[in-house]
Amino acid sequence: MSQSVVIVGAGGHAKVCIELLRATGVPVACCIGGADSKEFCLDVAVLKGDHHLATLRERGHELAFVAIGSNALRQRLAATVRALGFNLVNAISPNAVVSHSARLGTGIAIMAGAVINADATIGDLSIINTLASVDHDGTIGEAVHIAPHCGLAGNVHVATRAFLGVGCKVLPGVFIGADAVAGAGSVIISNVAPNARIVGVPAKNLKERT
Ligand SMILES: CC(=O)SCCNC(=O)CCNC(=O)[C@H](O)C(C)(C)COP(=O)(O)OP(=O)(O)OC[C@H]1O[C@@H](n2cnc3c(N)ncnc32)[C@H](O)[C@@H]1OP(=O)(O)O
Repeated sequence: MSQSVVIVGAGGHAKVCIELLRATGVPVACCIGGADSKEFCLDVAVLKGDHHLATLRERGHELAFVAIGSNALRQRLAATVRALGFNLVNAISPNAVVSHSARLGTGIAIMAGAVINADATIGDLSIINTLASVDHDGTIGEAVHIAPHCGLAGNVHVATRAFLGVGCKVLPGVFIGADAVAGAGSVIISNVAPNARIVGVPAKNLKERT
């Protein structure tokens, strides 16, 4: 069995995740990309097409990481990878600060400078990007993306596949519904409905702005 990690994805997010894994001493085997991917992602060879996953599994690879920015696609590909019998690893920067009381799922990425504070929960397949913070008692659902420089106050709850764009700020106790999208720089002061698309300070629905 090989203990090197198969990276599903071959774009910019994959580059960051490869460097995170290597920073913690975890070797990377190869990337799985699409037909239009480059031959290499950083210095890692890219195999084009998801069909390579089954072959790699047969050859003894058992660890994988899904490094895809799209929340829905990341969740779908993770299901495929798990069904093939891979185990998903975490990619957590040694320069992130993660409370000992935080609960972490699998297949998550926590980038450099991120802070996960006391009693927070990070769901499977979520991304806590560069310099983002999730404060005490926060819950981040499955396949969420908290983009760089987001600041979540205490007791903020973010449901499945929601996306907070770069630099969002969220007031204490706010609930953000599943598949919601918050534009870059949004200041979120009240609960957000599932599937909502919000922007601005304070954040409002894209369609309801005056
Ligand atoms: C490491 C990484 O890179 S992680 C990735 C981080 N990525 C991001 O943070 C991207 C965040 N994405 C955004 O902010 C996007 O603009 C979205 C999702 C809010 C909207 O995208 P789209 O649906 O394509 O909307 P579009 O660009 O057509 O803009 C629609 C309207 O919203 C406005 N708008 C778009 N984004 C914002 C924003 N962040 N704040 C305020 N207004 C905005 C536009 O000016 C436009 O206004 P108009 O109707 O008056 O002309």
